[in-house]
Amino acid sequence: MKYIIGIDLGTSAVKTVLVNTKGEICAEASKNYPLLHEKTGYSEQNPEEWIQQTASALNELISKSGVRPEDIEGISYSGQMHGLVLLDKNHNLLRHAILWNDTRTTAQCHQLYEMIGEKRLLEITKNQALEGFTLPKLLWVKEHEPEIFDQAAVFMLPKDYLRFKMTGLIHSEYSDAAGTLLLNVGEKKWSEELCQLVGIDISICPSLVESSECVGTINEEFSQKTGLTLSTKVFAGGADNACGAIGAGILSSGETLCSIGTSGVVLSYEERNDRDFAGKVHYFNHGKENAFYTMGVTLSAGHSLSWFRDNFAENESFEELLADINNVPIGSNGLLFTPYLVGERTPHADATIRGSFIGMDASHKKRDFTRAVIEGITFSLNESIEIIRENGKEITSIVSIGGGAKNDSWLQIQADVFNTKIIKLSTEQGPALGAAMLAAYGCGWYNSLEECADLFISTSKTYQPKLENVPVYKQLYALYKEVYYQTKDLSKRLNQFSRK
Ligand SMILES: Nc1ncnc2c1ncn2[C@@H]1O[C@H](COP(=O)(O)OP(=O)(O)O)[C@@H](O)[C@H]1O
Ligand SMILES: O=C(CO)[C@@H](O)[C@H](O)COP(=O)(O)O
Repeated sequence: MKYIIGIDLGTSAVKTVLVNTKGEICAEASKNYPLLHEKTGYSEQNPEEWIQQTASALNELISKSGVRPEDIEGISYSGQMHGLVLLDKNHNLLRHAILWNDTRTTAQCHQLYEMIGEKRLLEITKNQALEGFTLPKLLWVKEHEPEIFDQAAVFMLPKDYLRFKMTGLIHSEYSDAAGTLLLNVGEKKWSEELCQLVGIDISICPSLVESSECVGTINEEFSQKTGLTLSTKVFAGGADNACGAIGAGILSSGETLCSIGTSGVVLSYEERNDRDFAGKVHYFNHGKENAFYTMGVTLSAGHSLSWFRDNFAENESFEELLADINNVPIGSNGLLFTPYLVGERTPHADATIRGSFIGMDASHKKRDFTRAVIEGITFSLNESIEIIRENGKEITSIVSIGGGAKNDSWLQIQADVFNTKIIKLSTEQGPALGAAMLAAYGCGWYNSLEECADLFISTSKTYQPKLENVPVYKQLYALYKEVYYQTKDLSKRLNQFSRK
């Protein structure tokens, strides 16, 4: 039997899966690493920790599975998007990576609009200038750490750096490059015009390949660290959301994904490169060749729940915390939560907005707050669904993945709030499985990603919207949407008191 490995380099952990030719997951191993928040709004990671923890996860994966390393034919990647990794001319790290959820770059986003013009930026990149994207981070380093910027020979995205350390070769691929704000998304090439306008030498952009392309094999150093053989083929891989979509079978028009990890994402397959969403949702290249997707992002989706648990129910598992939410009525007894813990992206590109509980009264218990957090996250994701629907997409079912898809009650809330059928898959390993599928397809095991998806992906359960719940959530959703406008100015004024 032959095997492939999918690696998902996530925000909180690296997850690895070993899959056989029948699409069965034979082993899984995961290792955590910390987020570094040196100041309010800062979010960084030490890329060396990604490498060490990936090597350790792969060691565990191989020994746990008992498979012979020479039977592992291919390996591919899914990675947290947008993070900036900078290397000098000797390919040494110049600083910690600045991550997707770092919001220090508001000024650089404004500068980008001044330098390029909003319309032109949108025409080339199909996206708005948002704090999370890579280009504003590059400009921040240029302005605040010029001695580091001057030494930068190449910039990389997180999983591309991991792949570089495993092969010794430097590449990027379209699905992750799309999230840098330097790619001409429609034409699939780095934009010379943008580089010129913002004063960045295009030579720091790595060469581009397709997600399923074989870029090399495992190098000596990584082979020694992990036991992988030098003949294991390495495929480029994709952005975590592109891989999440592949791993959930979002491979044709009309298919939509809801992923609740640290962030929350609503993603809809798009076959064309010329639709105009006016930047209201992200418009990126898919990991499937010449395909695209639109996507709305809630920055703190699962993060809101883990923040709540860590601070107010420290010793409880998510299962324990959520055990009671069905004993609380819809609307959490008059409590509303907005998940703006680190600002927001969709539909409000606003780094200074902050979260709130509205409607607290003396009768509220912890379970009311827990349900309010779950409802608030789901309302936020519904704002992305609303934009996609308003732009003419019919959504009749949504595949739900990520940590948030582990809970039955939450899946039913998703069905009721989104007012559509929710599909839960047999495996929650969305992005890692998508990465494995890129390797399987790249190895030539299947003729297409679709053929691979037919074998690898199956539904475990579906949830239909409950007709009596839908109008109640509609009423609450209308109230939820108002909270942003009512707290926007307050959040700005409160900001001076926040931890600096
Ligand atoms: N059993 C559970 N029930 C509900 N939500 C869960 C459960 N387990 C994890 N989660 C949510 O999923 C999030 C982690 O999702 P995951 O997809 O593993 O994250 P990431 O890939 O961003 O590191 C947690 O922050 C939590 O909010
Ligand atoms: O910024 C985005 C997408 O634009 C995030 O989705 C990151 O790609 C990280 O995802 P998770 O670690 O939350 O899965």
